[in-house]
Amino acid sequence: MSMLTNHILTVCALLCLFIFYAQRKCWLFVWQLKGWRGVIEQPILWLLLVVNLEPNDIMVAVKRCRKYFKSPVAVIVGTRILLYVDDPGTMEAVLTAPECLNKTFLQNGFFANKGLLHAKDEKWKIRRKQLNPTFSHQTLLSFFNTFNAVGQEMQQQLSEMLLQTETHRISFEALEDLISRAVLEVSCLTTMDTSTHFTRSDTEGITRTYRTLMEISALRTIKPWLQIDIIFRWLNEKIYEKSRRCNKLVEKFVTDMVQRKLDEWYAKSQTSSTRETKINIVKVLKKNDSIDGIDNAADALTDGMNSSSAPLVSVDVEHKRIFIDQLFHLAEMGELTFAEIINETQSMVMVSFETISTSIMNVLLCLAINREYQNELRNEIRQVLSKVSAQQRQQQQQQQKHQQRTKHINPADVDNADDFHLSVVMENLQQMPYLDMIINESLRLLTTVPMNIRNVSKDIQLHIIEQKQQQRKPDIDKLRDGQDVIKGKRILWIPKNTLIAMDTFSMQRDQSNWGPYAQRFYPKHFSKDYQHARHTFAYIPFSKGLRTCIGSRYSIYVLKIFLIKLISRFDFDTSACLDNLEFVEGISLKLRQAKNIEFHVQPCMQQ
Ligand code: HEM
Repeated sequence: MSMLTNHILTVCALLCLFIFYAQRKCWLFVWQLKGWRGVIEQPILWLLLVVNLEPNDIMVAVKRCRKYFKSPVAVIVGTRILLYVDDPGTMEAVLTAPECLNKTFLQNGFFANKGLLHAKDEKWKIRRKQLNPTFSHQTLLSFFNTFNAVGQEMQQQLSEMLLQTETHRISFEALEDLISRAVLEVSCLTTMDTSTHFTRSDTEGITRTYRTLMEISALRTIKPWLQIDIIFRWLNEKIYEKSRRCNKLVEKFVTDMVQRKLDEWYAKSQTSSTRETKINIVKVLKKNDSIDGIDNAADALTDGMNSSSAPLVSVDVEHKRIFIDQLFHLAEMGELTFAEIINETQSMVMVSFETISTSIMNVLLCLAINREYQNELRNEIRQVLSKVSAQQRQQQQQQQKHQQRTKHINPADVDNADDFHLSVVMENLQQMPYLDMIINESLRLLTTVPMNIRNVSKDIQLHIIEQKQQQRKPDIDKLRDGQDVIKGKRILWIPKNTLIAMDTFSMQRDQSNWGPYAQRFYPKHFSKDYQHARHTFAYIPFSKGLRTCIGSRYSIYVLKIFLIKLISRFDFDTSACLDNLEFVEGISLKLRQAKNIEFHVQPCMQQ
């Protein structure tokens, strides 16, 4: 052998040693997880990943590998582990571990990535505590009138759409557009106290822009190299430019909204005793700001301060605050800058409207495919609403007349109010158990957020309590008794920087958790008997544990009220079939064939 060959071999050997040393914790983990099988699995997994990677992303590729390997699957990628989890026991351990709270670098691809949703460590803890009260029970109850009023407007808009089509056929995309606009209107009204009238029209295309940004965000999440601007532009200039345009539009939309609220907030305050506070908020808003319009906002306040007649900001600590007021309050306390207010708002408006509208569309699709369940639901809604007492009706009509004077209600609706124009109140929702079952089953089968990914912030030991079914396909009657569920314990040591991908979509469709009808739309899965039998983490559409969705109850109320408005008035039918649906697993679940799906919508009057 020549000297050169010797040198090359030595360098290669050293390189291998170095890589092996850097990966030592990963190999230990793999050994601990599955013994020698885990080690042998690695080259096979790498091969399968390479085969499946094009045109898929790494998550889809790992998911495909899962078909051949027992869960959880761990694959060494560089010096990190990617741990794929789709069993409730491991999910519970991960979601309740304080070391698994942070999002990963992949989620930096999300366009609104500076709010609570992406906050890390201490910052997340503080922000979550600060924002929790804005989703309190009392605050949510105060939103019911808005949910009803916008739901009513949506119903009206759908009637008008039907009048324009002789065949009563509405494309999935047209219905999704209407529902998205209504949900965005609700979101702006409730979190920002800002009227947009998007349900009627969205001339600037804000809703569409948000949806486009979600698609681009999904792309940048699954292809993280696109998060580097220069590479993104080089690889796909058209999408890059589109994303810049869209970003600019929604940034302006949110900044204008915040600025208007800030002006109003400032104008509302009358007392000079709060002058100190005002000085604080101006100071805070002037600090660290990097977004267009920020200086204007702060300047507006400073200008006001210079005039002796200018109103001053007031602090009403006792009053329950909606989201935007809470942000202003925090800014006043010196805990938020204007840029942070914009970031939090952008993130909240985005997540709230996109997830809810996707969920409503999924429920409608399930009901249109399974009309027998739709009829049963309509009967329940009708029964409950027809029982609403005359007194309640009178009260509600008075309330609606008041609202009509303010903003949302069409006067004709108030005078002709029948049972289905009545505002749905909390008490009505509590009398609709079948509606609960339908929504839960849709969120199980077509879960809105199909995958959660977390980063492990330090080496940890997870104590996994498994609930295993003794047979892979449990008998329904046995499941009802909950007798064939046994508990086991396992300890898993996980190295720092492991990426844990939790596949909620697959777990919620797995026969070992849900029995023989796991892949079917079967609302009885949520009858009381079933609930006892399954693992408590087998159903987590809003995630669970420490970092569970802050807006879960908010979403459920909007979902319920909107569905009541739609199902009580319209019959939905479609030729689409659940078995043939293909999914695009982005940030939220999307249908590959959405363009080809049509709803046949018939108005169905009160009997
Ligand atoms: C059907 C509708 C919704 C679904 C299915 C849903 C689902 C989820 C899931 C799965 C997570 C956890 C993500 C993770 O751990 O990576 C989450 C977090 C979050 N959701 Fe929702 N969500 C919905 C509606 C909403 C609404 C309406 C809001 C706000 C009004 C909201 C605000 C948030 C926020 C801020 C977080 C981050 C919480 C934190 O990190 O502390 N979501 N959501």
